[in-house]
Amino acid sequence: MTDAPEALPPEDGALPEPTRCGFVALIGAPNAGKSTLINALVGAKVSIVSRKVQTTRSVVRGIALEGASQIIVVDTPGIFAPKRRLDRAMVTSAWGGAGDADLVALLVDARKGVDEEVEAILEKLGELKRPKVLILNKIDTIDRSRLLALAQDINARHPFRETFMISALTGDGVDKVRQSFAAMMKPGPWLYPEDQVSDAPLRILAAEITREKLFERLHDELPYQSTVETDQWKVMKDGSARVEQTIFVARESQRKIVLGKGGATIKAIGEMARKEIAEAAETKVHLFLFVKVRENWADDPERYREMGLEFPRG
Ligand SMILES: Nc1nc2c(ncn2[C@@H]2O[C@H](COP(=O)(O)OP(=O)(O)OP(=O)(O)O)[C@@H](O)[C@H]2O)c(=O)[nH]1
Repeated sequence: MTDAPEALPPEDGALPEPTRCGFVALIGAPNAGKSTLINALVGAKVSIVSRKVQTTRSVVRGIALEGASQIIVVDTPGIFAPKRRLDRAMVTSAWGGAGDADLVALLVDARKGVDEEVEAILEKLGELKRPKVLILNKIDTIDRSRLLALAQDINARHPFRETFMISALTGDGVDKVRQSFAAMMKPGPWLYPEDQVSDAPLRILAAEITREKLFERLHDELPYQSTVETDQWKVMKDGSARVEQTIFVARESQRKIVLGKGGATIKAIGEMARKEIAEAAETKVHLFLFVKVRENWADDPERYREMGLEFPRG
């Protein structure tokens, strides 16, 4: 009996490409298009896209694969002037995430150009000793001469290793960004096994979808600190998924709003979310939603740890 060697070199004699892996911190002012870009890079909907600013609640990681590279994108919450404790924690986390990353990508809305927010970020960028690239987004909205002038202006304020011009919305230029990111990752094993790449984001994605439906339905009545967590994602014998999620609200009165009369509101939200989760997971989904009151969670250190945030003192 002859044992075949475990890994045969490819027929042409070339060695297989070594794997690469790393973190990219995507930073930018609210509404620059970070969520849209992450979705385009990853090829699945992992982050809420909203017209409202400051929708990103936790550091959601999108995992993009390109050739032998795994690119873990950290979607930093909008870097805005923090007032409340939770907002401050999110800003600290955004900058903290950028400091740890292998690559920092600044996303700028080309139509807006350098406004106060971008200026503040550019000033702070100098402190980050990481390779940095500039991505000018929404190029579908402005003409080329303005775009080139903007690229020059920003690079004069802070030199970037590379400048990309893209439309996250149409996908124009996104492949090139993914390829460049891939080449900038360090050689090394992938942090997420290939099968988990689809599973972990699915749980996050499912929670994001339900949260999106919740806010579409109850935007005026619910404070934005309500969260959704996926407690269970179980694949059943027939291939369908049993998904359990908890919606956390701050007060009993909000719980009643989410439930609605005779449970009508949560039923409608669940139905909409279930359809979209099933579409994303490409399988039949049974969705079970629970609503719980978690009082003052915005001041609870334990919650911050769960979200991977640092609890800000004072
Ligand atoms: N025209 C155009 N619109 C875009 C483009 N990319 C994003 N948008 C729009 O810009 C808005 C904000 O996009 P998001 O992806 O939610 O922005 P964000 O930076 O993640 O926002 P926060 O999570 O609030 O920080 C949405 O209405 C997007 O559809 C683009 O390339 N072109």
